[in-house]
Amino acid sequence: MEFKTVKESKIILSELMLPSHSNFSGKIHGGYILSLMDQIAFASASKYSGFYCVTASVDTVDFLNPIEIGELVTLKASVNYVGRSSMIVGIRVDSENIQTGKIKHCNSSYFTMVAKDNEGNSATVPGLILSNYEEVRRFYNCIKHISLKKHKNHHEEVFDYKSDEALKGLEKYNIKLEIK
Ligand SMILES: CC(=O)SCCNC(=O)CCNC(=O)[C@H](O)C(C)(C)COP(=O)(O)OP(=O)(O)OC[C@H]1O[C@@H](n2cnc3c(N)ncnc32)[C@H](O)[C@@H]1OP(=O)(O)O
Repeated sequence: MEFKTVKESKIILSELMLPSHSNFSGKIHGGYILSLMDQIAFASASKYSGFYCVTASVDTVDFLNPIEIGELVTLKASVNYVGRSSMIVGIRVDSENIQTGKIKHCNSSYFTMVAKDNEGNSATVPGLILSNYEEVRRFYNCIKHISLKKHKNHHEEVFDYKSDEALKGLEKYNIKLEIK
């Protein structure tokens, strides 16, 4: 079986934010940043696996700081976890004010990518060589994340949202129940 290092999956992408990337309030559109994140996740997973990949899922993306027009946005990505055909790519986005040199952390997220062969079937990816404790920490976090996601999906399947108890539990929220 083939193995590859995390280093072989690393990609860095820098782009200057143009007025055409902004929203109505003059800040950079979140959707544009998501699109760049999807691109770098694809590049990292495809470079690592040697197959074209598809995005299977995107973890929570919290926009920590707004990005201004004229700032230099840098995305860094690497494969943190591999299964049989899936890879979890960790992405960090920073923006830099070119005049002051001040760097802001804008968001970090995790994209699950699945390798596909020429027939469109999921393809086996190389195993991952963990070369330092930081890589071990990231791999463990992914295992934890996968297990929490399974637990959450199971809870959603078995939870009776129509029960009296569930409906009563909504009383403290900013809603009015008008179920017909
Ligand atoms: C709608 C869009 O255009 S989204 C943007 C682009 N993305 C796409 O087009 C992808 C559309 N989705 C798909 O093609 C399929 O649902 C796939 C490839 C993601 C999964 O297909 P499946 O038939 O479920 O594949 P399969 O059961 O073989 O699973 C393949 C791997 O994906 C993983 N996987 C599947 N769905 C998910 C998910 N939602 N989240 C995380 N991992 C997933 C599986 O755990 C498995 O991992 P492993 O091989 O490492 O054990």
